[in-house]
Amino acid sequence: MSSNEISSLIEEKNVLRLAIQKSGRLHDDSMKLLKECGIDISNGINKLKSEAANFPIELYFLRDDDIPQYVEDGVADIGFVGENVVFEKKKSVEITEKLGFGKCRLSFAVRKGEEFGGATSLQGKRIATSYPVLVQDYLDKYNVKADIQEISGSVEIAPGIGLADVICDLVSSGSTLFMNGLKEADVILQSQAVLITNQNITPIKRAILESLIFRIQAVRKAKNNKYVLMNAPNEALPEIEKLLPGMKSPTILPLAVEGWSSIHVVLSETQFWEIVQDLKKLGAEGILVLPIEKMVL
Ligand SMILES: Nc1ncnc2c1ncn2[C@@H]1O[C@H](COP(=O)(O)OP(=O)(O)OP(=O)(O)O)[C@@H](O)[C@H]1O
Ligand SMILES: O=P(O)(O)OC[C@H]1O[C@H](OP(=O)(O)OP(=O)(O)O)[C@H](O)[C@@H]1O
Ligand SMILES: [Mg+2]
Repeated sequence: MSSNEISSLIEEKNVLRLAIQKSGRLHDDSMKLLKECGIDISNGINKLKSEAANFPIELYFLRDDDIPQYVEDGVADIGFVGENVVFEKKKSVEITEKLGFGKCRLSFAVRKGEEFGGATSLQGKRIATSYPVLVQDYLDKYNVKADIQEISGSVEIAPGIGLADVICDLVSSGSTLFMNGLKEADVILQSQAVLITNQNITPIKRAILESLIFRIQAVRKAKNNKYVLMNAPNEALPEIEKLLPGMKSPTILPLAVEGWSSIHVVLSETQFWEIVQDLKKLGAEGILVLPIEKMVL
């Protein structure tokens, strides 16, 4: 989308309405991603709505549980929300893009001293959770009947106060379970934040969305890759080149010192660690690793 098209859409107020979490685990990462996409949003304290100055997008700040409903109804065109909420709410929305933050899992947990004997051991148990639909789906899959106690927060306290025998809640580091004398027993869903879309958005809004996704993908690709520079003696170049994937091929430039070259290459973090010792063995030195801000392939 050209800058002229962007300006006229903003002027006509033909904007994509994006719902994000007002406050909580996903708020800061959602705002950060938009900023990294070059979208300039002034978020006044306690404002429930905000417009971008340089991109045809408007933000609604909402409770995360409400976002799938708003997107299904078309009150918002798109939303950033956890997959856990999308699957729990079962609304008719399209999951358009994974966003790479808000990574967690929905797991059963039991008291530290207890053994978890699999799905069938839940028969007749009281299970506290904020995800009754996903827990019921799991129980149905194994033909198990249990008593689901729906609570909206502080689920980990339930076994300690005699409200439930087992819980099913979100886990990331596991420290909340640990602090409440519980241990993770079985993972039923892996989750991260996703971009969801209303199924009937107009072609103009679809074009704005594609432009947004293009930016999100450029930011995410860049995060997974590093720009690596190193110096190496020329006789080692053929062997070093074999180790390096690069975007097309590595860039090799002569150094001012006779017989030496500077090598520039884009590598994923994993690739870097896999080959760095071999690079050193082949004579590479002065290896620098730099972050990449955006990457368009
Ligand atoms: N420990 C965690 N680590 C990473 N992501 C998490 C974690 N806990 C939750 N999330 C993700 O962040 C989302 C929002 O979590 P949060 O705890 O802020 O929700 P909430 O209390 O329901 O907020 P709201 O007030 O908007 O209803 C979750 O639905 C999940 O996708
Ligand atoms: O495994 P951990 O890293 O400890 O994270 C898990 C906790 O994070 C979430 O709650 P959050 O802290 O967002 O607070 P909330 O219960 O108020 O939503 C979730 O509901 C767990 O309680
Ligand atoms: Mg919520």
